[in-house]
Amino acid sequence: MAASKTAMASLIHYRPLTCAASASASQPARLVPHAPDLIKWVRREGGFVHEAVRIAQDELSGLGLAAADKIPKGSDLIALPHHVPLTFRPDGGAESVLADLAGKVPEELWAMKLGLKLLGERAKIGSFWWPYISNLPETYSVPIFFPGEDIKNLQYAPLLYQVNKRCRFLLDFEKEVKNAISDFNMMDHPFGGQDINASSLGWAMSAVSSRAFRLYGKKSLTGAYSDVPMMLPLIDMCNHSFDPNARIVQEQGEEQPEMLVKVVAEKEIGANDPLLLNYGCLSNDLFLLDYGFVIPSNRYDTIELKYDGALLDAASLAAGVSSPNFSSPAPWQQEILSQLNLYGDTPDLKVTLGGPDLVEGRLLAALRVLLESENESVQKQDLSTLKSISAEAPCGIATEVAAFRTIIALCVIALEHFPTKIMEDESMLKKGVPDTTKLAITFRIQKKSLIVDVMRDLSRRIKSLLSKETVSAKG
Ligand SMILES: C[S@@+](CC[C@H](N)C(=O)[O-])C[C@H]1O[C@@H](n2cnc3c(N)ncnc32)[C@H](O)[C@@H]1O
Repeated sequence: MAASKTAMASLIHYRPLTCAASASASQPARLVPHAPDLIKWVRREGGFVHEAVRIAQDELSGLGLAAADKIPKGSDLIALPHHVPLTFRPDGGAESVLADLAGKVPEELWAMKLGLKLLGERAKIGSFWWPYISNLPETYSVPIFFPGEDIKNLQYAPLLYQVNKRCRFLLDFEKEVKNAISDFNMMDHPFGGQDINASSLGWAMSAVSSRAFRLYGKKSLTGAYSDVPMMLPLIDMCNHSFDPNARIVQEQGEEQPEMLVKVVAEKEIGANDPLLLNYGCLSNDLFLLDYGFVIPSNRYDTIELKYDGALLDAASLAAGVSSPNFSSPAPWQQEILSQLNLYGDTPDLKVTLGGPDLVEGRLLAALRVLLESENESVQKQDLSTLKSISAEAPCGIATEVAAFRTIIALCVIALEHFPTKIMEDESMLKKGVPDTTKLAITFRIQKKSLIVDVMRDLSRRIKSLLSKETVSAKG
């Protein structure tokens, strides 16, 4: 009798953690079909929501917030009292096992740490955060949930590496979690006695990575604020834009040690405009991995290459540069490469093209130095000039043109590594494909377009340099 009572008590203390292991459609269902009204909940908890703020469906971005009326610049849009954000502060008991597990998560996957707390609250009947959690999407379109074929469809090795790393982590972590909670009885169980698997862990990690903000936490004794990941109910309904009309601010209250989190209108917001926050100046790799979407013509997107002497020699030769010596730099060139951390015992050989810099400064400096045969003309320049694309031809026009041509040849090689061409990708999209395939193809089109844009930009620069050379020769 006592045993069956315990079982019954525990059964009504958890909610099922089942979750879809496949990527969602562009409008994923919420955990509960008719979840509580989040705006009312925030107000009931003592928070503030501007009277014109509404939850609205957006065709491209799922649910979002919008203004029902014009809102003046500087207005408070939402303010959350301290107890509303979901953070992870283990309070002993079942949470100490979560804290131990969180300690095993690598820092770069910080979302999994808060994800453990989220999963525990999701399982708990009567969780304070249930009105918020029940409004979360049931599935996420991040690549860890893509079918294997669509992971391959990404066609971009650095992202494939990250996706595989996350999948492997989740499979290993599933074992760690199962092991850590195997001895708990139903009443103390951190997940209400439910089985935890890679899929439920992936749901929690994606919910956090796509919605949490890293904000100031409590003030420490030294006066510094800790950096705390938080899930911000309602605020996290704002979708992303690089041209946002709202921003998060934190205010130190008089009596409270913790900061108040607010969203403020950064400009005047028109009636029916969506409320948009900037999630960060991120590459499409991070937008896809953490948020499950890709931004077309993202000015912060980059392509990663490996700095490799043999590859650079091949690219240079293909670009018509005579006898390049990337594979065998002279001692003075080795010295500069070491300063760029491209040479030595533990070099960092990952370099990027694209983004605001167009060519990563370390790569540009290396090319300028290695394509210049005279030590003296390089020594006149400091490292920051050598790394800057806006410093025009610091080693002379011939070297600059050779450097840009080498990068263009590198771009051609990088494009050849993709198994399909942009036109083929576009015609696949036109045929109509599943959502995950569409995302993967859109991602790779963007990477290829970025490379083409870099080539165009560098070609323009070469033209301009050569025309200057002609003018000075004539003069
Ligand atoms: C913080 S939540 C915003 C609320 C979310 N739209 C929802 O339905 O709950 C972030 C998620 O919104 C979607 N999203 C936000 N901004 C987007 C954008 N600019 N384009 C496409 N999807 C976006 C992505 O699915 C992302 O993972």
